[in-house]
Amino acid sequence: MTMPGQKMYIVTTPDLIQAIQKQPKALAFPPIEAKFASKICGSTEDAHKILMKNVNGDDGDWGLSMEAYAGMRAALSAGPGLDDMNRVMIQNIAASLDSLKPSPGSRTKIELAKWLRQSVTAATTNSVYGPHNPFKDLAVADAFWQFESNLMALLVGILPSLTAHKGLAGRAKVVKAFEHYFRTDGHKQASILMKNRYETSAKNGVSVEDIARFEVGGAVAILVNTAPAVFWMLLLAYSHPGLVDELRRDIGEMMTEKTSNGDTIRSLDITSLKTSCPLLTSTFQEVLRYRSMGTSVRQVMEDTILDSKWLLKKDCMIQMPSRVIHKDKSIWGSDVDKFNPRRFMKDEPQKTQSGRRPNATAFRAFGGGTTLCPGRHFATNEILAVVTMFIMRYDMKPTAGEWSLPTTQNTNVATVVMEPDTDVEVELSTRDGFEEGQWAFDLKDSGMVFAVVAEDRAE
Ligand code: HEM
Repeated sequence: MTMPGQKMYIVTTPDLIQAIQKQPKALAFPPIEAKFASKICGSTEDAHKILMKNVNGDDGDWGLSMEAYAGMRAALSAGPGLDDMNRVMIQNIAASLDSLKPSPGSRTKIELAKWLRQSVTAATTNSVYGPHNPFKDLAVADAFWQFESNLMALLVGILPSLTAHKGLAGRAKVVKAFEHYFRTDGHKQASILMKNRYETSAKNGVSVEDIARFEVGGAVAILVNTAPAVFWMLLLAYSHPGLVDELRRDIGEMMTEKTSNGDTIRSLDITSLKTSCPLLTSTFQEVLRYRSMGTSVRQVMEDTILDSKWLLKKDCMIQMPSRVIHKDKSIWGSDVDKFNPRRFMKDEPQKTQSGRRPNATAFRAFGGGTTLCPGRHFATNEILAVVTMFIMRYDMKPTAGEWSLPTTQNTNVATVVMEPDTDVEVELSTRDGFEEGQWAFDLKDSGMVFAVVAEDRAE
């Protein structure tokens, strides 16, 4: 495809995408990210120059770009850093779900997307930024979402002061809050992810002001996809006939109960849920297949022959839209347009021509190759934590009477999981038989990795 001033290759088959991902130096992502970072974050020319030094790692694994990737990956892989984040997250989620409990005989009314955004933003940012989390100030959290809703206008970059003035004002507020956070050493009590990110930038000579600006981009990566993923998973679970009942049965088998001082404490262990509830994990993957629309991009750094067949010319762009692959009948079968919560279960008969399950590389919600989402394990835990405890504790009905899925036309450019255009007002009541007692999460055997993408099977 030829766009004005730029030739673009659109790649829509998993095999070719695998071939592209195997050549990260010739078909690269970091130079594109660096180009957009200053537009999104508003960082200075000095910071941009630092980021561009050895941006693609051609001269070795040094420099801000390469060290930042390595630092993020290390902090978000199974280990003590991720465990610490998960522990804060599950406590926050359990407390949020407590706050929904209606008084006896009544119901709690919420706007589902709004409530999830607030709860997930608080749980995620407390996990990443620690006790001095700037998002604890709700005005800062609101400013961030104001900025997020204007991202497209900022990226297009035509007179942003007119087209994206609210976004610019929101960003300025968040940057100021981050600057204060770093200057008062808030990051020193934060997650390993945050410490790594700060130290990598400082070591490479980035000023505190620009570290604060870059962190706005970091916040986009950690925040924008999880809440919409939970939103769709809850909406699809409650509206799909019989699904909530089946999930409750499976999750119930994993739930443990004990009595302490006459009070019942019910616990859900995230690791057991991931290993022993195949319908739950299949629903999770299917929600992401059905509701994600991210596009991985690469820049062609030198003329490259792909798959002994295709000549990719230097300086062109490559786009790999996941939505096209997730909606491809030849990959997923004749029911591709349907939400089938059992699709990813091992013994589910497949509607593909061969009758076999699609290759795992066709699941693209977390991207792949060197840019594979490093936060996928944390995101999986967070989404499953909210969804399982929500389902076990509450019945949910739409106040409109019937379930309907909102449209998603205004989904943001930086967002992988579609964002609903309108909210869904729901009424919650406590499930019969679960009115009393307390709820908690466990996190045993946290080193066990649930293979959400093909790369996790190979690890
Ligand atoms: C449902 C939730 C999520 C989805 C679907 C998702 C998906 C993605 C995708 C598709 C990419 C880019 C991959 C590519 O271009 O090939 C990405 C990058 C990234 N994600 Fe996620 N993500 C989610 C949640 C999270 C969470 C919770 C975190 C952190 C706690 C996180 C951290 C990151 C980071 C740090 C990057 C790299 C950004 C960069 O290149 O600078 N993600 N994610």
